[in-house]
Amino acid sequence: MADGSLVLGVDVGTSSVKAVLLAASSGHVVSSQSRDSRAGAESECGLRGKEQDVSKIIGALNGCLTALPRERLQKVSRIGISGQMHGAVFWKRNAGCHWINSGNVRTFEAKDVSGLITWEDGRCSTEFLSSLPKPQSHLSVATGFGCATIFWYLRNRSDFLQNYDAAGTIQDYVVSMICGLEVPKMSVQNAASWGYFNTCSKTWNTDILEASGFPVSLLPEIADSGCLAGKLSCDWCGIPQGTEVGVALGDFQCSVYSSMTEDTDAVLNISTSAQLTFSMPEGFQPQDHPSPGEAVVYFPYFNDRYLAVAASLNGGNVFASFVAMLSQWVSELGLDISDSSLYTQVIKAALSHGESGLTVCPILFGERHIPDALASVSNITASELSLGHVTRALCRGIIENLHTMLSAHRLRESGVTRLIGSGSALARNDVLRQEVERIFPFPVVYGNDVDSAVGVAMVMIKRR
Ligand SMILES: Nc1ncnc2c1ncn2[C@@H]1O[C@H](COP(=O)(O)OP(=O)(O)O)[C@@H](O)[C@H]1O
Ligand SMILES: O=C(CO)[C@@H](O)[C@H](O)[C@H](O)[C@H](O)COP(=O)(O)O
Repeated sequence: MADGSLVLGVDVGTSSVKAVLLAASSGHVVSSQSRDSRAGAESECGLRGKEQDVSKIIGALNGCLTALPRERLQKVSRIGISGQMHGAVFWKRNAGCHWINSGNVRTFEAKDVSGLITWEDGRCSTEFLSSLPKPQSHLSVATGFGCATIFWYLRNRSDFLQNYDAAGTIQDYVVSMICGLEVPKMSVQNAASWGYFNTCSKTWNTDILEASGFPVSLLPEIADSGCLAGKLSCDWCGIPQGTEVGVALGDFQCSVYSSMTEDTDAVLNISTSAQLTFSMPEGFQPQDHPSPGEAVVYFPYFNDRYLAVAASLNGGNVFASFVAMLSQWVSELGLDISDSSLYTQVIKAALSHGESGLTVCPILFGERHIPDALASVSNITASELSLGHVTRALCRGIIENLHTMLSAHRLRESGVTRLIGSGSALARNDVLRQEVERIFPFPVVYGNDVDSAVGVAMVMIKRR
């Protein structure tokens, strides 16, 4: 890469989009931007469905990019994009967006694209999932996984699928649009997150899927994580046409890439969801069949290595639900307090209560290994009903839940000696950090809050 050149990293998360510019020579962050996408949309499945409006996500992406210094964007020589895994969005080949020039800046807008059915979607019941063919993979299929979502449409709304001939995660969609790819490309990391993908042979379970009538033509082409997907088909927000673009990666692996420096590190990332992970030794190969009741699964990382991960569906989203509930109560009481002020105040209240006897099991959104389990509060006493007690207990519950999935004992047995905290829900919440330090007996160091965007840019710098 030329002297003075920069690499753009973008992370399309569940709650926000982040963009960073890294100096290719030093890997230092020279600019960054973040925008909440506020993209939640109504689903035809009611409350069980979880969909996002793609045009709002692209709006947040455009907001980030146009706020980065124009003269720096002109120096970008490579682009990496990561994002929320598992979800599926559908579009028509050679369509899916239109390019606009506004104030001399070229951006694209979503057009004729389905909603994004996210990893939080709950339309596939346990009964529905058990009616699906068994995958030839070490990874089980859960609700919210791309292939399960496509099966759901096939069996419940096959007319929906007839409108589209391309599909991918939201980050694959972005890469397809900016590179003008006719057939989307998907990394091994994102393909594994869709289900029915064998990470050893790096192929879809095409025979199994075809035998069940699955529209296999919707499955993207596979590329190794870290490879290029193509080049910018035209100038994008000032980044020159022809700039190399990496195949989209998983936000989880990219947050680990930006923060794990030693093989003996474990990484705890809390954003909308939460993951606690450590890397498996070189040469580790997962078994060839799923273990549905296991809380720790093995996700592909880079260079054929794997991460052991407790991927919890209950992270910052649980805290956000608590704040949303308070906000609703406040408004029902005829008052008006902004969400950001509620966040600040509840965190402050909990900081003045180091202890709480309340026990909160926070699994509002279930967990993949126990999909039908519900959240609960127990050990309630009249003396511990303050905002501070409840918030403290909630934060402790979120961290304890992760500990139940992957204990400090198991981490230590696996050679872990240090914990690295990342993700903006952790970065912005002192109480969560205190609970991490209380529950995990390791030295804890903290990364930054735009870790996946930094990680995907680092991957693009390191690739030859
Ligand atoms: N003002 C705030 N103070 C503390 N935490 C916040 C605040 N606003 C949002 N959060 C937390 O951050 C989470 C979203 O983190 P973010 O990194 O933006 O998500 P993602 O990477 O999934 O898009 C929310 O679920 C919430 O728990
Ligand atoms: O299961 C996993 C990883 O195995 C996931 O939860 C994962 O990292 C997903 O991308 C997320 O759920 C979405 O990420 P985020 O928006 O919470 O950062």
